[in-house]
Amino acid sequence: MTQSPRRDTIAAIATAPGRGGVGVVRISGTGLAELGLTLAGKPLKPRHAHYADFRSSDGELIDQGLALFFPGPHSFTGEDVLELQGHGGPVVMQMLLRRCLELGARLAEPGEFTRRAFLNDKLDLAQAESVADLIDAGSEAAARSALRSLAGAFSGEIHTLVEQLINLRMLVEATLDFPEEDIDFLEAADARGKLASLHGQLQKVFGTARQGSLLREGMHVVLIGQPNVGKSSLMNALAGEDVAIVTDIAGTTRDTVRELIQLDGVPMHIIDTAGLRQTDDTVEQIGIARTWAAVEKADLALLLIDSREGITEHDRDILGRLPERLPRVHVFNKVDLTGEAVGHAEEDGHAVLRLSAKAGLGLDELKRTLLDMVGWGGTDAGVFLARERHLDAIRRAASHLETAALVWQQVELFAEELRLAQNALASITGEFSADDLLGEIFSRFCIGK
Ligand SMILES: Nc1nc2c(c(=O)[nH]1)N(C=O)[C@@H](CNc1ccc(C(=O)N[C@@H](CCC(=O)O)C(=O)O)cc1)CN2
Ligand SMILES: Nc1nc2c(ncn2[C@@H]2O[C@H](COP(=O)(O)OP(=O)(O)OP(=O)(O)O)[C@@H](O)[C@H]2O)c(=O)[nH]1
Ligand SMILES: [Mg+2]
Repeated sequence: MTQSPRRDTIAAIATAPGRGGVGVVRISGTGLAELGLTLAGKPLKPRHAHYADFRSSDGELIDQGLALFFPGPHSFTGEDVLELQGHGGPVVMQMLLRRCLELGARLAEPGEFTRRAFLNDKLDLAQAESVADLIDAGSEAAARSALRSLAGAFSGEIHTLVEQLINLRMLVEATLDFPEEDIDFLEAADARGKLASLHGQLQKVFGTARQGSLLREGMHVVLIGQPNVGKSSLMNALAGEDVAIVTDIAGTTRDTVRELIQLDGVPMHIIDTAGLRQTDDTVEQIGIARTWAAVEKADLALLLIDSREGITEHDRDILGRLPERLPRVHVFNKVDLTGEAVGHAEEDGHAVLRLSAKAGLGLDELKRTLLDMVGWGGTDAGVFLARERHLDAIRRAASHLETAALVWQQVELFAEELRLAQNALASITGEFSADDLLGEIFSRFCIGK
């Protein structure tokens, strides 16, 4: 990273909006010892908690609280950081914040503290992203994984790969100077073996990162089928509450209904849809159009079928219209009426389940099948939280390595593919990152983070 420029002083309320026992105003910048002295009325010893009176410019008491001073570079942002821990009411916090602004700070933008930590090399980009993911974690599994990324587990894997890639590049680039011997030299140095090993390791990291991204993003599971087969009943059974209306009238669900559930700590967005049929009803037609729109965005489809009827001509039409890429499960519902056993089977290359949404039979098998199908390994042990952006970068790196393996005899092309693979990996930790990417990432943080 280049020499860090002096940045202006920023301030924000770091604690959640609303009322709380304690609230924190955080300030980052330069020359904060002086600001601390003015605000707290006494010199602040680095990294010590001082009980102090926070006063306004005319000496009026704003709050009595704790002041902490972290001189740069030994702070969260790497700059001087001052923390004012006051009573956690919105009015007190606003008054404290306003006092900081009066003393020369400006209001921080979303994510700006973490952005500065990144710019000052306190965190790399993957770690900075994991700060937001830790705060947003929707389950303990997601929180543990985000913390692993924050502690550097993911970045460490990427660094190891980049280092090996650099070694291979040095080997390949060295041969560029001796064009007559290049291929023999690369053979002797086992460049192809090294490339294959790198590719293998990359695939492994991808697998773990994909698990992590499952925990972050969740999967979109769409329930589809003819009217009355029990889609909304299954939605309610999975959600554990009556989120969708159920009646014995065909065409009950008109709009898509979404619910976020957690299976084993893995978030799943379940989407109930309007039953598919020919209809003259305008509202229902719009609902059916929305069903197909939900199918387009789904990661997995559950096609519900009434066990008493089996797969009908109409179901085959629906199956024929599903996008080829979309994994699907045939769910035969209402087995309580047919007396068939619940359970899971594999038929013609797709999963088949028999269950009863209404009687609550076979739901555990359904949950297990869903987790299997999205590729959940069953535990978050060793998983680090990752984002689609990271998966994309790993995919790009892998594809450059694959091309490299094909063109290795043309050493210049080989070298170029390796360089591109390295750039793709380095974008994960932010060693090559455009400003607009940083803007995109940090703007999604909350203010004060
Ligand atoms: N009050 C408070 N609690 C907080 C934070 C904070 O900023 N303030 N954090 C904000 O996210 C998290 C903790 N993260 C932190 C990371 C680094 C440093 C820090 O002072 N680092 C120095 C010194 C390290 C050391 O003493 O070992 C450094 O890196 O040089 C502080 C907090 C969660 N809890
Ligand atoms: N016996 C039995 N009845 C069920 C079962 N699942 C759903 N039903 C009944 O079937 C009827 C239709 O259920 P819904 O869940 O509304 O069906 P749907 O697929 O959402 O229907 P639309 O919204 O109209 O597309 C209701 O009377 C449910 O109680 C089941 O497993 N067993
Ligand atoms: Mg319904």
